[in-house]
Amino acid sequence: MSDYLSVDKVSFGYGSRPVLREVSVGLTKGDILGLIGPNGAGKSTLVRTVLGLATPSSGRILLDGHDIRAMSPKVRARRIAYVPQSSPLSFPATVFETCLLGRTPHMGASPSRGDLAVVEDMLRRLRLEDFAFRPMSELSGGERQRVMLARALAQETEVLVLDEPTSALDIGNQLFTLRVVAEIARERGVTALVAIHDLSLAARFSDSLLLLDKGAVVGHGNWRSTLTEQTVRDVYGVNVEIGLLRDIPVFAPHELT
Ligand SMILES: Nc1ncnc2c1ncn2[C@@H]1O[C@H](COP(=O)(O)OP(=O)(O)OP(=O)(O)O)[C@@H](O)[C@H]1O
Repeated sequence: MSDYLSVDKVSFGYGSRPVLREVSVGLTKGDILGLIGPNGAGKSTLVRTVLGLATPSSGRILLDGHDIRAMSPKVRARRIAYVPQSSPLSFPATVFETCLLGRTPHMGASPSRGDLAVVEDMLRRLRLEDFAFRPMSELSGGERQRVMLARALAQETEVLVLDEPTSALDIGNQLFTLRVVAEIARERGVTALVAIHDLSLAARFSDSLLLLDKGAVVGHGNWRSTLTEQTVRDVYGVNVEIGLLRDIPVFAPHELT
């Protein structure tokens, strides 16, 4: 199958310091790609280039064969939704109003019944309906993170880009939230790029993994081939034991190298 989202030899630098070095990866429609690598490896920077927020010094990003830089911000927002690592509150809003912002690229002057129904559905799906009329400023960090995901899902895009979507969540909500993302990817053929530090969750919920180190791809494929004890030691500087518990990949770091 041909790639739906294609990162083609993308390089990027801040000043003279290279941060991405000829990164290439392709995702077919409905794929979930887990983007992993140590702090500073370039994951968020790659995410920003995919969103068109950072312009590569060379290479390109193609969505369904079209260069994303040729798309207007509005068209991009209809096709790609993004949840950043953290989302500062910029103005007072309830949970419902925040999720409704996800409908902006589709909306006229005011929301239609359809827009309201999408938001209600997403809040229900993420078990946030009881929060609908709470102000965002009064939510916990994890609750806020789930709302930002609901907002991105309410955008109903073909591509979902999530930067550390579970960083503030407890273990139950990590599992629940990634299950919802995986269900939606499957149901609607949504292609997802998910930067994530938790190797067990990354291995469990991704169709394939892209391992970055110092801006370069050092592994790509299924979790077993990408995350060996050797590669984890080389890239993360930690000795790790990798096993399966109830068929779930488990990574136990036991000693720094
Ligand atoms: N605005 C900036 N100006 C200069 N350097 C930057 C800037 N933003 C990021 N960097 C550098 O680029 C490199 C890659 O950063 P990036 O945020 O992409 O890493 P990451 O893999 O997402 O890390 P983390 O896991 O810690 O979130 C780092 O060395 C970082 O210091």
